[in-house]
Amino acid sequence: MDAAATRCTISAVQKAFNVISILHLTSYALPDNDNDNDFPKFDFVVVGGGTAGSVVAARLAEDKKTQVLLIEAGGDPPVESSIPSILVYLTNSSVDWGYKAIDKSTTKGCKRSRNVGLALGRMLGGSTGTNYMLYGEGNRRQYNKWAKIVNDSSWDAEHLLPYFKKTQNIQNNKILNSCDEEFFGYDGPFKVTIENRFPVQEYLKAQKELGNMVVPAFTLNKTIGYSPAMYSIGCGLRQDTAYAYLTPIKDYPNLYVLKHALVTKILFDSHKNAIAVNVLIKNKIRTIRASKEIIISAGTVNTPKLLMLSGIGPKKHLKKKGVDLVYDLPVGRKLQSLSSTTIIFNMKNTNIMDTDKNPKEFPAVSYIGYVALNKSQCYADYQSLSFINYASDQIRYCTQIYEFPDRICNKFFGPYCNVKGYDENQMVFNLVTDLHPKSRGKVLLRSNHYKDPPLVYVRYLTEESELDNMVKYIKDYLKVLDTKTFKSLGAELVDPEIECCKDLKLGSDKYWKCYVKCLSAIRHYDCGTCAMGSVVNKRLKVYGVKRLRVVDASVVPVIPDGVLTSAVLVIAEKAADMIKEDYNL
Ligand SMILES: Cc1cc2nc3c(=O)[nH]c(=O)nc-3n(C[C@H](O)[C@H](O)[C@H](O)COP(=O)(O)OP(=O)(O)OC[C@H]3O[C@@H](n4cnc5c(N)ncnc54)[C@H](O)[C@@H]3O)c2cc1C
Repeated sequence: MDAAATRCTISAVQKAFNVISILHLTSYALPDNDNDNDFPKFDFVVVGGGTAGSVVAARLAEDKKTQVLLIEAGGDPPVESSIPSILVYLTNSSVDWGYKAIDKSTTKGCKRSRNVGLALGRMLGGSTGTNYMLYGEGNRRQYNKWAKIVNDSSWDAEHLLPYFKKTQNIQNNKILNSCDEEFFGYDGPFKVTIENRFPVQEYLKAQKELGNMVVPAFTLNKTIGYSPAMYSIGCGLRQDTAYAYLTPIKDYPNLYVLKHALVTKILFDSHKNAIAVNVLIKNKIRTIRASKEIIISAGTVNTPKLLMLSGIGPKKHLKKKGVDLVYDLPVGRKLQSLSSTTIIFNMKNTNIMDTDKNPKEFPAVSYIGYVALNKSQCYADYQSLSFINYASDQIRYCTQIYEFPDRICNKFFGPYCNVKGYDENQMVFNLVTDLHPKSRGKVLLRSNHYKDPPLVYVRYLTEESELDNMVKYIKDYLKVLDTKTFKSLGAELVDPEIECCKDLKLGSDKYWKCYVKCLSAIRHYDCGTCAMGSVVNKRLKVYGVKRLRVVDASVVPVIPDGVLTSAVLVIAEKAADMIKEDYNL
């Protein structure tokens, strides 16, 4: 099996899923489309039924006198998005917006595509329907920075903890009976499980040997060490916010859901009150009014696009694109993302895993490390993520998700796929991530037409110090290869024989710098394009206009440590409380 053949198979399976989706197998569980309604006037219009939008709409609709409209560009999540083991088929599928980001940070010699897929979900549930289901709360230090930026302690970790708990439904008895119990919630809508398949503890022994702490799970307070991964999977199903938040209230008469409807513009009156939105429904633009507020939850890329199309954004840029200015704000600037470098281990003394392939489980056995180089530091410098699986599975992620060139994926996994005569051994797909990158990207309008995708520039590893740090982190992480545990598993580093690094001494700092430039990829934790403190205030209201809020990952002012879903859920729950408070609901 090689990378090109793998991609063909993935594309054939995706076509089959497209056919299955015509059957609308999932529609019974979700609210009906209000497509043909003669629209009444709504109290609140929520734009984007994704991760945050579904939560906000569901919480506002708890007040039965309040009329809430949720508008979503996509439809119901398809059946394949709910099956955890096949997440590889969601990237570049019909529920992906298909946006490409422009990545200028990789070296020419690598011939890596400069256009990387963002894999944003276009369906009810949004990116919780396409994401990689890794769950965590992050480090309290980052949330405390949010509170400082807006000068409001209600955004610090201590005050956000009840919101984390409100969203969660942790499905794990060990946690329930441990001293970490108080850091988790057990009856929220969003189910979370913890990796417990056999090889994980075996691999974690190596980290103990190195003196690293191994904990059952990370919490806001326990943020250094190694732990089995946590997943947004519950009862064998992916947890997206459509199923978690909208399914239980699908019959509420005051919640209207408009699917396959693209919001093209926010309309303001002469006092800069947001009063209505233009929506493209079945090729016709219709205007829908909100009497109280419009809430934009279209995500890190589409929220700035919509604001800019509506006249809210950097004055010069809007003028250049021919958009009339409503208010000058740094919308779309300071896009924060994480990137990670891929390192592959072949574990030649291992073979079958103690677990059959189960569609209800995460596709690889996984564990996470949060590591500080200075052992007295209370926050991690880097995160390591390790996925244990067979080569024939790993190659699919290499080519489809990380979009590495075929020759790299073939070098990494080709020789180990379907080895005849004996069982395949395990391979570990490691991602080493700098948790505090300095580089920032941006989102710009391509044109003033809603049909054109925005220009998304991701920037990472553009500063020399970021590269130096990554080299330090990788060398630190590779110490695991010298442990007794890994030696007994036959661990060896796989050399991808990168063309442009071939003249450098293997293992030297120069070699690793070259390797990092060639084999780093976006982690999809994009945020910050309408950040609190610069585009929205501490109550998430857009500066300079009235009756308009943004509630999604774009408002995150400082990227959390290697997690985003949980933070977006928390923002949405807190936003719903703030809105209820403002309108006495
Ligand atoms: C591929 C991928 C993998 C990830 N993996 C992880 C992970 O493992 N762990 C983790 O913690 N985080 C992960 N993340 C990040 C996390 O999933 C996202 O940050 C989060 O889901 C974003 O939520 P949101 O509400 O901001 O946007 P979304 O969930 O993307 O919601 C935006 C919604 O708005 C709709 N929309 C957009 N424009 C319009 C419009 N004009 N009109 C109508 N509707 C519109 C979209 O269709 C979408 O439904 C991942 C993200 C991606 C993309």
